Amino acid sequence: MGNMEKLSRALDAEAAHEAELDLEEMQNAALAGEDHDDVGMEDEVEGEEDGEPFRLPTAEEREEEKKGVSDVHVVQRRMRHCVRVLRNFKKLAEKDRSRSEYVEQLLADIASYYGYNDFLVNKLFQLFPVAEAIEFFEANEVSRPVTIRTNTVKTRRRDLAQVLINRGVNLEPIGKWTNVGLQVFESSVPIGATPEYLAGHYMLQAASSFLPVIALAPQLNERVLDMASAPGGKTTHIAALLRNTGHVFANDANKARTKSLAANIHRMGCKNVTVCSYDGREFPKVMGGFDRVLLDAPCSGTGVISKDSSVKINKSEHDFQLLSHLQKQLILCAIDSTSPESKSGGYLVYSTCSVTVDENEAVVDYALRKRPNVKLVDTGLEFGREGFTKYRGKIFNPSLRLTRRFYPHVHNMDGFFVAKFKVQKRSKVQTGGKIAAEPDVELPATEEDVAFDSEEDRPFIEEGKRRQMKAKGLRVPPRHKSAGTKGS
Ligand SMILES: C[S@@+](CC[C@H](N)C(=O)[O-])C[C@H]1O[C@@H](n2cnc3c(N)ncnc32)[C@H](O)[C@@H]1O
Repeated sequence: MGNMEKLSRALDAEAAHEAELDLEEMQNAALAGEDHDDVGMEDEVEGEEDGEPFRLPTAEEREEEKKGVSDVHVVQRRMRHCVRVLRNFKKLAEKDRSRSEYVEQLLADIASYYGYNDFLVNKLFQLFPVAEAIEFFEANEVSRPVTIRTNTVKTRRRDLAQVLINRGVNLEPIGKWTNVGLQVFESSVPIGATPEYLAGHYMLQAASSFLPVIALAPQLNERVLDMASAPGGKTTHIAALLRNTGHVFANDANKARTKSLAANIHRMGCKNVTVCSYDGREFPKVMGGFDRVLLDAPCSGTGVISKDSSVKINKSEHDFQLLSHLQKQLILCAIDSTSPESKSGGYLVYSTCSVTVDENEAVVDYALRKRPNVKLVDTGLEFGREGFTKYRGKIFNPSLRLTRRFYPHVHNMDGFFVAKFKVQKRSKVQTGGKIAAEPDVELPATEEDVAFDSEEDRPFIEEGKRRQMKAKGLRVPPRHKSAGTKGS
């Protein structure tokens, strides 16, 4: 095949892939009730509130605006207008202006108004229908409620609430889904320094952090691994659910962080916990055969932007690739550390405080493909949105709908993701395309089993590089093979 022909095929493939993404975006918009002829929209001629009709700036005007300081009111008004147009494009868009021009303007305005880098705005925006995306960015500007978890090793929620009310704390149970959580509305005393806090009667803990442990549902006398545990909010919750029976191994690769972990374990009166500091990727060689494993993975923190706004500007595409790579390595090790022989368990919970698909569904889907002996099961959580089963051209295992997503703008809690796996015996192995019966014993995880297959990620890394080049206006080389499709 000649070079020209190769190039032309590559360009065709790229165009087809981009058209596919556009179509998916339009379908999602339609599903979300967008781009419809909204009844009643006519009387909301946004942008004409001061008599001047709204006009999308030209490329030159945008360049000019970038040189100076943007008027926040102009930006606000333009965001509102772009959202409205994108929701009802056929009717409200200026002639000769494309959907992507409105999207581009909106993304630039969100980035400048809320202070994000362009890369992250784009990444987060894609997760939602247009109007909802604004709600998400807006929610990241507001603090979440202060919540505490009663330490049932030492007290009962009713008793704790009474003592704190007597100290001038205004509080209420968080919701029906937890019988240990309290929401603090106001307090005349510092809630992190009361005698009850120091005595370990409660943990200051975000409501969303309860969810992975509720999903893990540890049973009395079990042996549990908390693979990335510092500073121990979830470890001490697990220990309390075990009522100080069984054993929890609280691991964290960061030795410095194990100090606060150990301090919390002591304060909360947990007697069934051992602290250790290994890279999670060394498991199960260090220890294995756990009844349950929690992998609350290191992540980008895009679910907790209201707590740490540095995320808005300090994360690049490369960071997400590295994190996703680490998460994939860790999840395989977590699976291999879970005992399929466990009488009461054999479960793994994977969670992150991030909302990106690369760190959540893509990691879980990868684990399902690499470990045929695991399956997703219901998290047992009463609320939360279903995980994505397809996303921007990627198709995930349909069982991904069993995973749960939590959002600040929907659930008024930090953004979180929870997936629960059941680990089964590897009773059958694939040999030359045939299924061969294996003795009824668990195969030990071999070096190869635990190793990460970086070939798997190559298309994404390439795709990422291409996008970065494109964004910088550089010439993009043709794709080697179609990236971003099933089997990624
Ligand atoms: C989300 S935080 C864990 C929060 C904790 N589960 C809690 O509830 O308090 C992720 C933790 O992963 C640890 N970590 C990062 N890389 C790791 C690795 N390779 N193995 C084990 N832990 C790791 C970090 O030090 C960090 O403490």
